[in-house]
Amino acid sequence: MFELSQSFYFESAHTLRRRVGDAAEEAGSRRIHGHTYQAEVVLAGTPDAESGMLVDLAIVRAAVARLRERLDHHLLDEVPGLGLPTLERLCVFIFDALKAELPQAVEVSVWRERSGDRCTYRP
Ligand SMILES: Nc1nc2c(c(=O)[nH]1)N=C([C@H](O)[C@H](O)COP(=O)(O)OP(=O)(O)OP(=O)(O)O)CN2
Ligand SMILES: [Zn+2]
Repeated sequence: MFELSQSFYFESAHTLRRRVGDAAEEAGSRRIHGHTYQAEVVLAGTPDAESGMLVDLAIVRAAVARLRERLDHHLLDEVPGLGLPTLERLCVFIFDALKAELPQAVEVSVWRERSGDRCTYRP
């Protein structure tokens, strides 16, 4: 069994309704603000005997490029099918989009480097 991964990033805006007991923080999250999101998709399986590859990374990068077009420089609140623009929902959205093109996808992580937050989805 091999694992192959591809990392990428996207810069997006969002708003979020939160209840954390801090009015200023809650108000700040409700305002439109932006994050640089880092993401990673992990593929798993056995390399093809002829090509020696699990999947050609050019195919992975092309699928990621199509996915990025739906998120990068978008207001996440308006992205069809995403729902609430949390790290958790982003993981599911990215996983479902990439899985449709890359059946070997097994895991997606999304994180924000500056804050140290990270979410991983492995259904
Ligand atoms: N379980 C989750 N909790 C939170 C999420 C989330 O997606 N899943 N998201 C947020 C917000 O996006 C929020 O904007 C982050 O807020 P905060 O932690 O206060 O950090 P900053 O806005 O300062 O983030 P920077 O990346 O440092 O700009 C909160 N909780
Ligand atoms: Zn935010």
